[in-house]
This record gives sequence, C-alpha cells and structure tokens, in this order.
Amino acid sequence: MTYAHDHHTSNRQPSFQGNRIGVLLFNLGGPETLDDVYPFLLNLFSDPEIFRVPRLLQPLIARIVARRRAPTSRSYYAQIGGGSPLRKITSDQASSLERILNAGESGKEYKVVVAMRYAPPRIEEALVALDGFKPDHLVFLPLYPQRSKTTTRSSFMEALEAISKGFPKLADLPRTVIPAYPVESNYIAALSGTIAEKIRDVPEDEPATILFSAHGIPEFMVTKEGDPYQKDTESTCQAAEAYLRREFPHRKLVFSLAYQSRVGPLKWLGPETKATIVSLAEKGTKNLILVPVSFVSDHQETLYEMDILYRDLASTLPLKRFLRAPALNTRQDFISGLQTLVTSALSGEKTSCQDCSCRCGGCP
Ligand SMILES: C=CC1=C(C)c2cc3[nH]c(cc4nc(cc5[nH]c(cc1n2)c(C)c5CCC(=O)O)C(CCC(=O)O)=C4C)c(C)c3C=C
Ligand SMILES: [Fe+2]
Ligand SMILES: [Fe+2]
Repeated sequence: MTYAHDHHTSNRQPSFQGNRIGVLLFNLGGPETLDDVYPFLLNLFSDPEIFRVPRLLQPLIARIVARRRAPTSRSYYAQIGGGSPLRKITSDQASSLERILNAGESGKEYKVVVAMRYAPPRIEEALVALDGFKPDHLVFLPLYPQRSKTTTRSSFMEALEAISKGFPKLADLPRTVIPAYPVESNYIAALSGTIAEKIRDVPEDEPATILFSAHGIPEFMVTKEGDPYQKDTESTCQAAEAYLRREFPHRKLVFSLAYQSRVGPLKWLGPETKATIVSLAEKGTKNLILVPVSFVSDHQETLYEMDILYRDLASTLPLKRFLRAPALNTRQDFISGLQTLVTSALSGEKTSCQDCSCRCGGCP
C-alpha cells in the first residue's frame, strides 16, 4: 500500500524531576444515555474547530443542526444498548494508567483525570479534581493518537483557556504536552496486536485483507488548512503494516485505509469505508479484517457502524470472513504504552510536533 504522506518529526522537551504529577487524559466523550444525545451534539456543533459557521450565528446554527441530527444519532445509540460506553472505558483507562504509573517510580505520585470535550466529565470537573491533588507538574495526554484540530487542538485549547481563567495554581505549573503518538512503538505494537489476533483467525494458506478505518474529517481541513490528521493517520497505518509484515513474513497480507462516520453535506476524506468494503469484496477479497484506527476505545463508531452497519453490509457480499479487530480499550500493552509515553515525555525524550497548530506546545 502507498500513502500520500511520509513524515515524522520530533524535538526535545526539557527534562523534569517533580514529585506530584497531574495527568489530563483527553477524549471527545459520548452520550451515556439517549437523553444525553442532544446536549452532546449541541456541544459538538458549538465547537468552531469541528463545525465552521459564522461565529455570531454558531449558537443558533448549532442548535438547529444538533436538533436535526439527534434522532439519527439516537437511533444508533439505541442499537448499542442506549448510550456510549466511552465514559466508562475512558475512566477504566485512567485508573489503569494511574495504577501502573504509581507502581513504576518511587518518590513520584501520579493522578490521572479524564477531560472530555463534549460530555461529562468536562474540563472544569477534571481541573477541580487535579487542583485538589496539588500537583507540581501537569501532563497533557490525548487519547487521540493522531493530531487534528478537531480533536487535539480543540481539547488543548479548551483546557488552556479553562486553566488560565479559573485555576491560577495550575496555570503556574510547568507543563509537559504529548501532542500525539501516531508511530510511537508501543502504540503501534498494541494496535498491531489487535490485528494479529484476527490474522490468526484466517487459515494460514488464505490471504487476509486488513482495512484500517479511521473517523473522517472534512477534506478542506486537510487540503486548505493543513490539518495534520490525514498525514498522522497514514503514518500509523504504515507503521502497523510494517510491524505486521515483520510479524507474519510468510502470510499474504493486503492493506488499505478508508474513512468512516461522515456527517453533513461537505466532502470528507476518502475513500469511504462502506464503499471500500464493497469494492474489496467485488475485487475478490475473501477475508476482511476491519481495524478501528483513530479510536482507542469502543463506542458508536465501532459498536454500531462497524459491528452492525458494516457487518450487515458484509453479509450481503461474497466475503468468506468479516472480522473486526478489537479496540485497544484497557488492553495491558496499550496502557503500558501510555505509561511509557508519560514517563519518557517527563524525562525529556518525547516527540512533539513542528508542523501543526494544535497548540500542543511543540508546534510553532
Ligand atoms: C479521532 C476521532 C474523531 C474525529 C477526528 C472526529 C471528528 C468529527 N466528528 C464529527 C461529528 C460527530 N462525531 C460524533 C461522535 C464521535 N466522534 C468521535 C471521534 C472523532 N470525531 C467520538 C469518540 C464520538 C463519540 C462516539 C460515542 O460512542 O459516543 C457524532 C455523534 C454520533 C453520530 O451522530 O454519528 C457526530 C455528529 C465531526 C463533524 C468531526 C470533524 C469535523
Ligand atoms: Fe466524531
Ligand atoms: Fe502541534
């Protein structure tokens, strides 16, 4: 497979020896119940990083669009048990990470708190919890492995603003920011591990087609605004492909990348996952392994779109096997990868970006 961009940049952050470290773990959030769908959508469409409309009209347009989207969105969540499991999974990720961070280094105490962008626990709640811990250093750790203005920048901007407005003690602390980890070796090993499990479910003498599926974003954000998301997503897939080719040197593996979850009338990044599943099947693919990339947890995009919508579609196609790689969730190798990211960032080793505007602290 070829990818449009090839990159990876890094620079050094100052090393740090503090004792009480507060880690902010960022994610988007999701509605926990069907009643939470509208407020979630309202928050999402009120975010100028995600939804571009004239500033003064945004509150009004956000309400209209959220109201219009809510029934569709609710029907998806209704089919996965009436809500998103994202809050529970993210909270479990945070406690596992906190546990292994605290077990790892003597003399340091860590507190990991979740800050969701569009659903509770929102940033203020997270900062109140961190303030109470009285940290002497802050770490920003997104659960978005790939940078995007729609995710990384949006979460970081909100956090920086909330800190500077209402948390003077936190504002004065030194801060270590991990902007993303698209090709970080532990993350790639963990992601590849989820795929390897499914490759092993395909008989050794049969080829397996691995279809990475990432959440899309509107194409203009990449082509006109230089959003690094597509580049980072391709880098992740490329690194996982290389890992798996090393792991399975004698298997016939085919790799593709597509984008899912489009909403609204704009052109989004392509090719689209649904169309790609159809065209792969039409071209003779027998064993298809769908891989959530850009999502580190199960939620609507994996449990509804992949496991219901695309699985139903696959049942109408001449495929022999339609498999879905598990999300990383609280897999031990993923969480210990996050631990390494945090500890190496604190010791000054970590990558940071030089070519985006996510406000990560590393970008110009
Ligand atoms: C890397 C992850 C994500 C990117 C990039 C992203 C961009 C993006 N999303 C929308 C619109 C919607 N997203 C919705 C839900 C949702 N999106 C992500 C992740 C990314 N979004 C998550 C984790 C969730 C929550 C899933 C859950 O289980 O709750 C929704 C609501 C669901 C639906 O109606 O489909 C919308 C709408 C845009 C417009 C966008 C970039 C511009
Ligand atoms: Fe989304
Ligand atoms: Fe950046």
